[in-house]
Amino acid sequence: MSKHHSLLQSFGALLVLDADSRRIQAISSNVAVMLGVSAPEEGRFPMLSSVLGKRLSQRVRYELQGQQRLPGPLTFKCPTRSNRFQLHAYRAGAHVLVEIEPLNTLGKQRLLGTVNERLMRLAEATHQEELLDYLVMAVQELTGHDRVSVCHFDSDWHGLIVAESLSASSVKPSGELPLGRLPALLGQRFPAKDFPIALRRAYERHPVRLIQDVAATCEDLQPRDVAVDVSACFLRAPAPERQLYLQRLGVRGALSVAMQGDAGLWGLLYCHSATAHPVTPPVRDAVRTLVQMATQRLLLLRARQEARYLQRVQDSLVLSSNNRLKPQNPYQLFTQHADTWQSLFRAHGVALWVKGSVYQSGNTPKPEAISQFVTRIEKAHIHSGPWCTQETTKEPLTSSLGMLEHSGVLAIPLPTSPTQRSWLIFFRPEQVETLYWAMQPSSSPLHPLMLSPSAAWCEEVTGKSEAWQRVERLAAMDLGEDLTLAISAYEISTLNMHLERERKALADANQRLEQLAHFDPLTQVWNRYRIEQAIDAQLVAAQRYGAAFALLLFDVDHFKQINDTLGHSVGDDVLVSLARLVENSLRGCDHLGRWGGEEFVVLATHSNMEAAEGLAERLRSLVATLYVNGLDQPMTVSIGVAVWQHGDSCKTLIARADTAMYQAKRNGRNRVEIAAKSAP
Ligand SMILES: Nc1nc2c(ncn2[C@@H]2O[C@H](COP(=O)(O)OP(=O)(O)OP(=O)(O)O)[C@@H](O)[C@H]2O)c(=O)[nH]1
Repeated sequence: MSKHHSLLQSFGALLVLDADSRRIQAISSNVAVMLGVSAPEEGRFPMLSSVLGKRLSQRVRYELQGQQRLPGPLTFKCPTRSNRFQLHAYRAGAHVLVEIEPLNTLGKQRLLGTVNERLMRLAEATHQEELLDYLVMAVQELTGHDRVSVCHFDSDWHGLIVAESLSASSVKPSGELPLGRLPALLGQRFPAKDFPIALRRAYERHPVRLIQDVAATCEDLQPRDVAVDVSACFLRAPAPERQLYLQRLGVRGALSVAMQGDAGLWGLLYCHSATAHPVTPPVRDAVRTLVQMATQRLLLLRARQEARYLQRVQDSLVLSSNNRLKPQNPYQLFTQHADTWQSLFRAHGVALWVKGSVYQSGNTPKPEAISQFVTRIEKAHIHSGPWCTQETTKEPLTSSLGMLEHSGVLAIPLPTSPTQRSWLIFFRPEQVETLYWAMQPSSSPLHPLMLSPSAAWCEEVTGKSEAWQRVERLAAMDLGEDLTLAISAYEISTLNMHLERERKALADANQRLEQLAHFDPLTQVWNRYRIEQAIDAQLVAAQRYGAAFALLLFDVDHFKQINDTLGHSVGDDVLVSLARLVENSLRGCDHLGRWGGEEFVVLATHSNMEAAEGLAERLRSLVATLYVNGLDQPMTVSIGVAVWQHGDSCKTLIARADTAMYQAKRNGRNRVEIAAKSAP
């Protein structure tokens, strides 16, 4: 528990009560004067009711029941004085603290009207500058401080004065500063060490800090030995080092209000005066309301601006164009969109690295440097989000790659393949910037020298590009996702095309293989292998269902003579014509196959002896009518017929048909012979 007894600001008074809110246990030294109550005698503190009156103290007790703090301030008129006061009460450990401030209600109505009007004007602002300029002006009018300024924090917590209003008496027409007045600070920076984390946290707890008089003596608690935690007290006086800091800035009266952004403290509104500057609670509340409203409007304006920017990036996206269904190769995509991307990301060059190919547009490093960078970043940056730097020479991933004139790099990974990502990389040039520091960044906060426009310390920042904004990094992710889809779609469509080509080639090869495996290349009827397969299948069916079938084996008569006298090509023609003739005269369920040389087999399904003999006879007589070019007489065939019988195999059936065929040859050719049944 901290005991900051001497840290209470003199414009407010503090009562420390027991947990029951009845008995006073300690008071700030100014209570007696402020409320007109007599100073307590040694060790004898009055009841709360004797200071605040019975009704008010009962109300405090009632509203604090089961609560940490009162829902809002209560106002009261002191029984012994005519002026009004405002009180806040809350629990602090085993105590209840009551903070009391004098309340000046004069002109409160007028104040409300003015504040409303100011709020409306703030709500109409369409740009950040306009909004902040109006805010500082309105606050300055309201409080009458010498200087009202808005300090915005950058990502390193350095503060930059972005808006400022000075009271007319602050600056002489000659521009010279009147004695004892505060200098203008617009455009100047304060180093981050002036805003230590404890201070920033304190603003999150109490967004408003009022120091009416930096030099005022602080009020003690009496008795001093009561252990009270006053850290949550909003009337707490500034720490001695802060007091000293303000004094060195020439500030005697100060009011500051936190501007809370969506990601922490956006900035602070400072009201400073060179002399003590009282601010009544209603004015203080009005300033707080204006600042809150302005901050919300500011965030809204920024959100709108960001949304518009993201929309522009969305509009530039590859897939949202009409080419969604027409995959384009990455090079086409790049050449088509590079200029737009470059201007959206305020870059002077852009490169796309896809599978070792580098496409470039605008001012970029050499392709070898880009490839080397990709090799490095591919290992070092495994996250899916973009990577960026403002200072390539200081960044290990980019230093020593010859990127000197490219100070800024924004690299967007595109997960186009699971093993190797593609990269879209933007480059920004160096932007030399002059920073004006109101305070020497290296000096101790307790010795803040400078702080006059003429003394401001200039710093020239080189080797840095403009920073990559958060919204630009967000947009980079959108663009990355879109581009990944576009490149992947193209790769998939290319793969599909190859696959389709290969699938067709495979189907053709299979068909050729099938042809070769099953068909005789000369006559295009089944070959021996295929007809044997068919005979085997027929044997299985016959064995199981008793379906009879027959084989007709036939051979061209005196074929050698045709070959010898008319040549092999005529012989071939004879075989082809014969095969066509027989094939065309068979039923759909019968099959013709070439057994070898000039021998053919007909597999006649569902055929008994009689049917098979009839078929054989029909074929024989049909062939005998066949004239082939070059032959002076029709050709003939000798046919051997074998009908299936139980226990037959392909081999036994063929052997019987073969025997019958040779019998037909022996019996004079151009004949049909039926194979005798083999003995069971
Ligand atoms: N042009 C041609 N001739 C073939 C082909 N296959 C086999 N031959 C020939 O057919 C002839 C068959 O002759 P042989 O077995 O003596 O029988 P043949 O002359 O028909 O006499 P028989 O069968 O007894 O009537 C041989 O000269 C083979 O070279 C072929 O695909 N094309």
